[in-house]
Amino acid sequence: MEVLKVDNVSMKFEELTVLNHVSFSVPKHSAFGLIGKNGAGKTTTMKLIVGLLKPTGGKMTVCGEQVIYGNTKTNRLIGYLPDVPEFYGYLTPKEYLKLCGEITGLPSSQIKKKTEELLNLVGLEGVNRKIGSFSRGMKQRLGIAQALINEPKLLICDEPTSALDPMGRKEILDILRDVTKKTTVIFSSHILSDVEKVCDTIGILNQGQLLLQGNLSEMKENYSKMGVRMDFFNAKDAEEAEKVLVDLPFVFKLERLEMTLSVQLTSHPSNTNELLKIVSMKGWNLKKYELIEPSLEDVFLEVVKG
Ligand SMILES: Nc1ncnc2c1ncn2[C@@H]1O[C@H](COP(=O)(O)OP(=O)(O)OP(=O)(O)O)[C@@H](O)[C@H]1O
Repeated sequence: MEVLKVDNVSMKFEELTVLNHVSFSVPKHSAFGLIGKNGAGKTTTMKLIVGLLKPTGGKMTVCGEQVIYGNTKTNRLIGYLPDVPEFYGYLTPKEYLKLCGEITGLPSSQIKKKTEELLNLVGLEGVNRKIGSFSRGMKQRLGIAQALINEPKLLICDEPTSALDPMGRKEILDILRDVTKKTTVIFSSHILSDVEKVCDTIGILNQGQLLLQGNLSEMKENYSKMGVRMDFFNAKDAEEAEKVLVDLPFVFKLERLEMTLSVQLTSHPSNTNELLKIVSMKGWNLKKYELIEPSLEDVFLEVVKG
């Protein structure tokens, strides 16, 4: 079943077309990464999903119910985590979640239980300080708890890690990975390594269009190349290897920087073995032989350039 369906949606701000007939869907229990350059339309898409903007064309549904601009009925099914969540700084996390539970209409018998469960999930159990004294990472963790208080069918995370340092980012990504086991997530970001850590399906937005949508592993197979990096002990061996390897049919691209050779292989999985056979047959003395897995960034660059 589809939790979110974006059907032929267009969005214009006066003369600027931000989304041009964009369609995609997010099935239940998947984690969908919406990626694109700055200004590609990611936040606009998120705002359309929560009914804060009116599309110029097309429609969106959440769990089969149509999103209506200005009418927040479908928002009862949605949790929202922005890049920098705002709180009442004079409340403690427990007080804040209690308030959110009350606003959401959660029965008071459930609020206490839910609050404890969520504070545990985000590692803020036992923290009784006021939110005003929290670090950005702690605020973002509380933001996740707040977004989950109404047990949403869809959790929208709009650039949730962009304001955090590497430690804070890791904490948030670990929690979000956990959350994807229980609810459907849509995660927008231009930090592709973060998206890759959480999402199993990806949509690539570029110049108003969704260039590609699908399973991340399949995309990597189809749109990027496996690589090998070889560090030699001396430049002579590296030069010889360059000459031998450059014309092989399964070598797609080869670059040498002094004693290091970077080789991109054509797609077939057995190519790494073929390369290894040649390396051992030649008896080259290698300091390091490393397989480089294709990344979401490789896929993105390949798709956007095409
Ligand atoms: N209310 C608005 N009025 C006019 N133009 C807007 C409005 N909101 C967004 N835009 C423009 O729409 C384009 C897409 O913006 P959006 O914020 O959706 O991009 P984004 O992909 O989220 O970018 P970023 O990664 O930088 O956050 C940008 O050119 C932006 O300037």
